[in-house]
Amino acid sequence: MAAAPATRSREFTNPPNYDFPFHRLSQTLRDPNKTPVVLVACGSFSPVTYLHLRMFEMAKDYVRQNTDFEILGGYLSPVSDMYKKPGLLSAQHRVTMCTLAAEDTSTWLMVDPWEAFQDYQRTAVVLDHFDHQINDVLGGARTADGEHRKIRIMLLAGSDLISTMSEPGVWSYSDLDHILGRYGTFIVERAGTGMDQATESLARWRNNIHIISQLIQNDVSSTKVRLFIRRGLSVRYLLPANVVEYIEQNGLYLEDAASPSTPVDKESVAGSSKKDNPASTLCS
Ligand SMILES: Nc1ncnc2c1ncn2[C@@H]1O[C@H](COP(=O)(O)OP(=O)(O)OP(=O)(O)O)[C@@H](O)[C@H]1O
Ligand SMILES: O=C(O)c1ccc[n+]([C@@H]2O[C@H](COP(=O)([O-])O)[C@@H](O)[C@H]2O)c1
Repeated sequence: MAAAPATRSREFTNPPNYDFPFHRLSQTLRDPNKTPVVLVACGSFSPVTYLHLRMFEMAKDYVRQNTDFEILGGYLSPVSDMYKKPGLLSAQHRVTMCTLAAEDTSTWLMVDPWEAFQDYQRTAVVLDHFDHQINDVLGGARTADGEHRKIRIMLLAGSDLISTMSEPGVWSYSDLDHILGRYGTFIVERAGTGMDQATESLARWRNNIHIISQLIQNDVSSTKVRLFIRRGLSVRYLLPANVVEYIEQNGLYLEDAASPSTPVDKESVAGSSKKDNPASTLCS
């Protein structure tokens, strides 16, 4: 299927009763010589794992050691239920689990439910939404001297997600140009997806693509967590304890969940190059 046409505007549809979360967003730039940045991770988060949370910490270390950026906040943006993907639990559960995880384990991560509680939104539009909320509505950041600075929004993603950007027909060219040209990305290396493969054909935006090596290899994935739960295996220490408790209390992932019947077919949106083949990653 051809990629969706890239139409963009600064008009955004908000879900009912929506407020943009910014309780942990710092709007003061500590070092006036740095560029303020907010990281946004888009994905299913079904369920959120420690790896999703660690991506932000890896990015923080990378930014401090290799760049002139200063991170002012980080957001998880769970995808809409309309993103038809096997194992995608309802947005309500996914947003709740992400919120439990972020609030309990971090001082700077937040969960934005904007994308989750409405129709499917392309990642370029999601980044525009963050740019609008953070820069237009909240007014960006200020230095200690009160000088205004625009906060740069950047996509944080694993290499499997970025590799879909090199697959024909998945992302529109103009969205890629918008995401990688205007915003930029931090890519966390992921077992099973080579960086060369992931960034193949994205070379024209190379100055906006930052590659982060996983110094401690960790191959946790939501797919494996779901499979463990279905088989009655423990998932403790793969995700935050309060998320494990929430899953147990609500009896989540016990069934081989089929995603809701919806207009957007996940395979046509993100391709089918997932690294996880449960049959090959777990003994039966
Ligand atoms: N172990 C990991 N290493 C690096 N990046 C990861 C890892 N797990 C998830 N990510 C990244 O987190 C983002 C959100 O991921 P997503 O919700 O799809 O998790 P997932 O574990 O890949 O899910 P699933 O197994 O259901 O496909 C994506 O950019 C993905 O590449
Ligand atoms: O905007 C696009 O065209 C686009 C194409 C493919 C994937 N995405 C996004 O990438 C994310 C993929 O998540 P996942 O769980 O399928 O790895 C999800 O947030 C999608 O909305 C977005």
